[in-house]
Amino acid sequence: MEAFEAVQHYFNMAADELELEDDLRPLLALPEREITVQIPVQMDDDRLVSLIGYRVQHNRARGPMKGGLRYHHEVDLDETRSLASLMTWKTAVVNIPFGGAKGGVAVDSRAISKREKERITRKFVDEVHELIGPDKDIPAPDMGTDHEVMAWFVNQYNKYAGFNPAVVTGKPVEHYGIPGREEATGRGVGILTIKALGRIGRKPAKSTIAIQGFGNVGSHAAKFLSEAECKVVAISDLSGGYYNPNGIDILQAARYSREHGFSLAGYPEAETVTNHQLLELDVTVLIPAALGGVITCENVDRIKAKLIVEAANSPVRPDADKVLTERGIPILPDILANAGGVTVSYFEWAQNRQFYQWNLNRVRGELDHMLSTAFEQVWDLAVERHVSLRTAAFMVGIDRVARAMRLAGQA
Ligand SMILES: NC(=O)C1=CN([C@@H]2O[C@H](COP(=O)(O)OP(=O)(O)OC[C@H]3O[C@@H](n4cnc5c(N)ncnc54)[C@H](O)[C@@H]3O)[C@@H](O)[C@H]2O)C=CC1
Ligand SMILES: O=C(O)CCC(=O)C(=O)O
Repeated sequence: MEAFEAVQHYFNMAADELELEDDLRPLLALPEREITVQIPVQMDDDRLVSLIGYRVQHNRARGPMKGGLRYHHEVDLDETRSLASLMTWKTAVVNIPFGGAKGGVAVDSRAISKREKERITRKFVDEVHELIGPDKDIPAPDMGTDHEVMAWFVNQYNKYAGFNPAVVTGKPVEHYGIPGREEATGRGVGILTIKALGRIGRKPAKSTIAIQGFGNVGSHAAKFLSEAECKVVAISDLSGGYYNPNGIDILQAARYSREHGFSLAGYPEAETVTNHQLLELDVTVLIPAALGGVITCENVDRIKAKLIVEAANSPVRPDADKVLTERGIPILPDILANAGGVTVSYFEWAQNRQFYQWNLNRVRGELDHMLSTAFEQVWDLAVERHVSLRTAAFMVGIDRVARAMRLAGQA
């Protein structure tokens, strides 16, 4: 099943549960607009390389469209479409006034220099600047992009549109960004993991955690959870997995990674495992925080975790989702679990529109409040309707978007 088909599958399960009218379904499920652009870039060695970039604008019934920009060699239209659709349901689940979009460039972000990355970003803006904007579509960081990419992005956009910091979020704090955006997705994953552990009757201090991916999301989730007294026993990145049953010192691992070009290769305080083996460890919580599609029908029978928290987008394929649900293993779905990032992006956008600087305490407090509200709503609905947490989250999201479309006379 392709990535967008998988999201459609989850959408339809929730739409059936909501008894959503048939004629409304394609309107809600399919993207409003899909953009594919060619990005010719002069590489450092003078070669002219032509890359392909995408922006899929999925739905704007509840506000300007919102979603990250991914630089990864596997980016394609189908994946971008699936991620854009997830953004529509995610912004609705946490009830922020945005729709959904996603973008990306098919390029290996680790194989390009900083200057090449800057040129790619500026060219991409040249191609899409008329279609984005603070009231239209607001990009943000995702895999392979960060605050620096966002700073180049806004700088290039401003050449067309004048001073407009709210055109992207996840900017450097020194450049109209908001304190706490960088940690927000991982922190949100941590907050929600602790809440879910409470609901399944497990104490953080007696819980072990395995996290796949030690980038922005994985490293901040690891930090939050180890500060909350959980034992993070396994972490990983592209170089492989690192397992220590006595617990990994996350601050030390983060320092090691920073000092080694953001790689854990050779990390000494743990035994090495593969990224596949990490997923199958006997832990309380498994947190995939890297790529999509890592838990499939092929490995699902070997998954031993008692709770899965989807920090990455779409890490569990529908066939595996079905097996895990039948086994009674709760999965905190991506559209709730990793919504901390877009929630703080909303604070950043609001801050930019108000020209009023928020402080870190306010950001953390409001993030906690908004995620907790969404969590309680989704968990209670799942219990009430005897559906999975994923179906409940989609139901909350779809219901809000459908109402907005009906009220505006769009449906
Ligand atoms: N950055 C954000 O605010 C948000 C990110 N996400 C999702 O979280 C996931 C991670 O994103 P970021 O942390 O921002 O990306 P990142 O680029 O900062 O880090 C990605 C991490 O995954 C590792 N990785 C890459 N390929 C891998 C592979 N094949 N096997 C194992 N590890 C691999 C990298 O080495 C790195 O540690 C993505 O699915 C993204 O869509 C979701 C919501 C917001
Ligand atoms: O912060 C944002 O606007 C985008 C976050 C994102 O791309 C995601 O939640 O997958």
